[in-house]
Amino acid sequence: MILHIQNSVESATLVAITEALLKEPFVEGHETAGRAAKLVKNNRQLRLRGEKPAALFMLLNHLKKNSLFKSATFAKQFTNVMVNQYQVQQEYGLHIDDALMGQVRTDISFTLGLSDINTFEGGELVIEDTTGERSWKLGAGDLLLYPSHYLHRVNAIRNGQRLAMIGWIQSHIRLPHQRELLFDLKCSMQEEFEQRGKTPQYDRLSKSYNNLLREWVD
Ligand SMILES: O=C(O)CCC(=O)C(=O)O
Ligand SMILES: [Fe+2]
Repeated sequence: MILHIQNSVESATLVAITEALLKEPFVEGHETAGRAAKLVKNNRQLRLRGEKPAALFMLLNHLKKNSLFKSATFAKQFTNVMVNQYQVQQEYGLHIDDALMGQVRTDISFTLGLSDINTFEGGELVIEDTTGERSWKLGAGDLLLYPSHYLHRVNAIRNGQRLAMIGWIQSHIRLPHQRELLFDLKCSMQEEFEQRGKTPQYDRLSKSYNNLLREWVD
């Protein structure tokens, strides 16, 4: 399941945090890429050595409160989040994310756009599978959650610049199809509850959701 969540963080908060992040030092992005990804990574990213800016944690904390984010990820652990910046002609070619980052198994990758969608051209996040590819242009507040097992890339910027927060999550539910099933059940439960209350139908959905979760959680 690939999930695009719009307005994932309230816009005034996002603008204030983005302004604070832009005052921080940025370094060449290839410093943190693996051997093969280094060859195709051409961007800049927030310097992560030393003390990390408080704004970065504030942003992640806002994201963690988003209810769709919670229902789709079952987050157990996060890697260090990063902020990357692509200027004109910068791109990140096709690559696969490392399966292990420190002690964290990367089940889910995410990008949270921080730049107004009308201020840049290009910079789409493109995900490839056996049937072809699909791309998303992520403006401020747009969050894309995708299983880390896909090859993906970021198209070159043609105009303006693209700023985004990216990160990886180890999920309590390791397999993507199980996360998707639980996500669907949770959405149905919520819809039933909101429209009809605690009906027998709601109870059966809730029973299935919780018992599957109990079986699969790690
Ligand atoms: O900037 C993005 O949207 C994705 C970056 C990426 O794929 C990575 O850093 O591994
Ligand atoms: Fe990546």
